[in-house]
Amino acid sequence: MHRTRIKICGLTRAEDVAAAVAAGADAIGFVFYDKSPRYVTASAAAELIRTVPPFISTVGLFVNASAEEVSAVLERAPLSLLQFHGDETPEHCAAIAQAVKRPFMRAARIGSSTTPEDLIKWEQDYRSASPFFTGLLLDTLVEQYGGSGKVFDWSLIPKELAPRVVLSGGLSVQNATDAVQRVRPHAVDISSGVEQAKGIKDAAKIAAFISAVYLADKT
Ligand SMILES: O=C(O)c1ccccc1N[C@@H]1O[C@H](COP(=O)(O)O)[C@@H](O)[C@H]1O
Repeated sequence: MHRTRIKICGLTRAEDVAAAVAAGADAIGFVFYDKSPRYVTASAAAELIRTVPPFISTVGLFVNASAEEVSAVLERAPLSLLQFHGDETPEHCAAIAQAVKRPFMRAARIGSSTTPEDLIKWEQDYRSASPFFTGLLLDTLVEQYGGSGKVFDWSLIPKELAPRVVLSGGLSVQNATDAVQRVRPHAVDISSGVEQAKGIKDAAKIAAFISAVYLADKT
């Protein structure tokens, strides 16, 4: 049976990392974009990562960072996967991934003029640019790049792409079942939907979200 993988993103506190791990998260994410309310320094992320047991991915989210900036973060924080969430071209992502030897996901930010064909083309463009590309993360197009809590139109996701994508953008305890049952993505990614305030997670919401995803997988 397919199990939808789950990433909890935007962690800033040790107790939130512990809550995500205890609830069964497959991946946890750290935001290295200094305009985000969820921004963490490389040193702070390194401290948090020290508490993470084996087999849980540690993901670093970057927005229009240079290879030097990503490399500087990696010197301190042992991230297993990169998430490029800005306007990075396939060539830019490929160059950074090659320089730091890390796999990456690219956020495809979906707006009112995005078509299913665009998503297929973006996936092909990033895949053909780099052997380090692992897949698209789908999010809602917003001015602040992400972490908006806003949902996009899931019907834009092509059926053939769904089993390879990470679905994000406005997921919550309330819509988790619907999202998994309608899209059947490889994984889901949530930030604001499991918060009590920006950057401060809610352990009960994390547990409820993960339970809802597990249940949706069985139906
Ligand atoms: O969390 C942020 O502040 C952020 C800033 C810039 C780019 C992306 C950001 N967050 C990511 O956006 C998606 C969706 O988040 P949400 O669940 O809608 O709040 C997720 O990957 C966040 O980590």
